[in-house]
Amino acid sequence: MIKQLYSIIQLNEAIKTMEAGADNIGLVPVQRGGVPAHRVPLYRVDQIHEECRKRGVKMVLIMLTNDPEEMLDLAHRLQPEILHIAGDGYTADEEFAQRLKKLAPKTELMQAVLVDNHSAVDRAKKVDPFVDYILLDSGLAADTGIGASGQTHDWSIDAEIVREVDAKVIAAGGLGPDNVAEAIREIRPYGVDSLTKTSIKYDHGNMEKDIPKVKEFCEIADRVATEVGL
Ligand SMILES: O=C(O)c1ccccc1N[C@@H]1O[C@H](COP(=O)(O)O)[C@@H](O)[C@H]1O
Repeated sequence: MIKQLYSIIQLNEAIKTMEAGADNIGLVPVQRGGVPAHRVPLYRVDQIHEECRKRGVKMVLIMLTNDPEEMLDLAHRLQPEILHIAGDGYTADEEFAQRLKKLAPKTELMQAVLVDNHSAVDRAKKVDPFVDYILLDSGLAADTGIGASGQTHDWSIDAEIVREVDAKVIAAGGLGPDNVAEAIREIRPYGVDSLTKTSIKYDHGNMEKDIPKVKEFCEIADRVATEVGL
C-alpha cells in the first residue's frame, strides 16, 4: 500500500515524513497557482528530491497551474518521479502524456479526478488509457485546484473506479488516521493520500506535517492493506 503525504514545504520536514513511513512525498513547486504558503522554491525541491532518491521514496509534484506549458517546463527542470495534474481548469490528454514522456522520460503521470457525483467514473475512464495513476479527491476551489478540502466523498464511486480502470488508483480527500482503515476496506485502492488530517495548520495557510499522525496513518494503512490482502 502506497502512502502519499502532502504538502511538504521544508527539507527537514520531508526527511521526518519519509522516516515516518511515506512512500510518496507530495510538493507544490513554485508556479502560477495553488495556496501561496504551500509553494516550495525550486532549489529546495531539488534538495528534497536528493533525499527522496537516497531512500527510494518518490517525489510527486502537484500542478495547480492551468497552463500545460508551465507544467511541462517544471517537469523538464525537476524530473520528478510523478507529475500530479490537479488544476481546476486543465485535465491531461494523450498529447500531454506524449510530450511529458519526451521531456521527462522517467516521470509517471497522475491525474486527479474530482469525485463529486457518479460522472467521475466516466471522467476516470477517459484519462485511464494514458495515465499511470488516477487520484480520486474531493473539493474544487478556484485558483487552488482539485483537493486540499479535508473532506471525504462517496467511497462507493471510488470502489467502482478501482474495478473499472487499469491505472493505479490513489484514494484521497479527508483521509487521516481516523478513517484510512475504513477507506481501504471499502475502496481497495493501490494507495492512500493525506494532507489536512496529518498536518498542523497555522495562520495564513502555513502548515507542517504532524509526524506522529503521519506515522499512525502509515502504520494503519499498511496493517489494514495486509489484513485485506492488498
Ligand atoms: O497540496 C496542496 O497544497 C493542494 C492544493 C490545492 C489542491 C490540492 C492540493 N493537494 C492535494 O489534495 C489532497 C487531499 O487533501 P486533504 O487530505 O483532503 O486535505 C492532498 O493530499 C493532495 O493530493
